[in-house]
Amino acid sequence: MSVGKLRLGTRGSALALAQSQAIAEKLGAEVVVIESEGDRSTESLALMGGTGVFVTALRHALLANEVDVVIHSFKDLPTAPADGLAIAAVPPRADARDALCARDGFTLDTLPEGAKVGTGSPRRRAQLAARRPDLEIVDIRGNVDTRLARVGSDDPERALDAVVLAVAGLDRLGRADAITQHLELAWWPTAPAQGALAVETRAGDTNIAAKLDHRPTRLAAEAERGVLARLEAGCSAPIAATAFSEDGMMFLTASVYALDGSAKLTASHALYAADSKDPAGELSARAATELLDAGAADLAPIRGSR
Ligand SMILES: NCc1[nH]cc(CCC(=O)O)c1CC(=O)O
Repeated sequence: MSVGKLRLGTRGSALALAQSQAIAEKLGAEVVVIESEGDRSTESLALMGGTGVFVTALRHALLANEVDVVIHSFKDLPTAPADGLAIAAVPPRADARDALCARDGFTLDTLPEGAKVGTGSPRRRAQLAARRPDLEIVDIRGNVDTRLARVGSDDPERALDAVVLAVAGLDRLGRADAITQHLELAWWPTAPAQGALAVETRAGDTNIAAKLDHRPTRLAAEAERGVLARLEAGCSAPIAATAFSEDGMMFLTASVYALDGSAKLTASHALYAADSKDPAGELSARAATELLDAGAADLAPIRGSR
């Protein structure tokens, strides 16, 4: 690693900067903004190969020794490990829930018939369609502020009645005021590792950031992401997973949705962490096996870029 001040690489979006600045302060690091194709282009992310485009640019900067640490939203990180790099720390998790941000204080149940709700996520689309088949779901992309600006917009072309966003992102951007309903994990589980950050370094440098690691968050994120890995699914697959520990037990619930919301499969497992050498791996293996045995691969297009 370098001798001088640590350099911390991040995407330039407001959300990425907000979460990276907090980590940079804890590490006494200098923030370096890394631009990627995903930030420059307005093309659909799906066409560019998913959110992996952001990750690739950050990893290149690490491997090229331009920075020493990079910060990812853990839910946007492919499950395939990167050669020569390691997740040095998973800091304490923020709120893992999604939120509805609607005009006029509406909730999922009070939105008018046929209301337009924006999301770019197949999981959120399936969950919305399952709960409110009458909604018109609009495929949107862009950063959090762009999405929020469409709610109740004066421009009829862009106007939406609501969007669904991660509470963690809204909190980090100071936009929690836009939330009209918190969607509870018990009936609206979210993406594997949502609300968690991954602090990545070169494989030999993990000590740089090890002090930021929060083991319960790392285990939960590993269990949730393990389901994705075992289903060979990408971050845009219609899959939700929620894990947590309590009193020495670890719990994992994972769901796979039909894209149109017409069906879902759910597997829930628990174990005493002390009884297992790899509690996260074991839990995710059990859940993934149950989902596959129940026909998850026929229910949804889960195979995707990892
Ligand atoms: N896919 C975009 C993305 N990646 C991470 C977050 C913020 C929440 C988090 O850290 O999990 C968001 C925005 C959103 O889903 O609303």
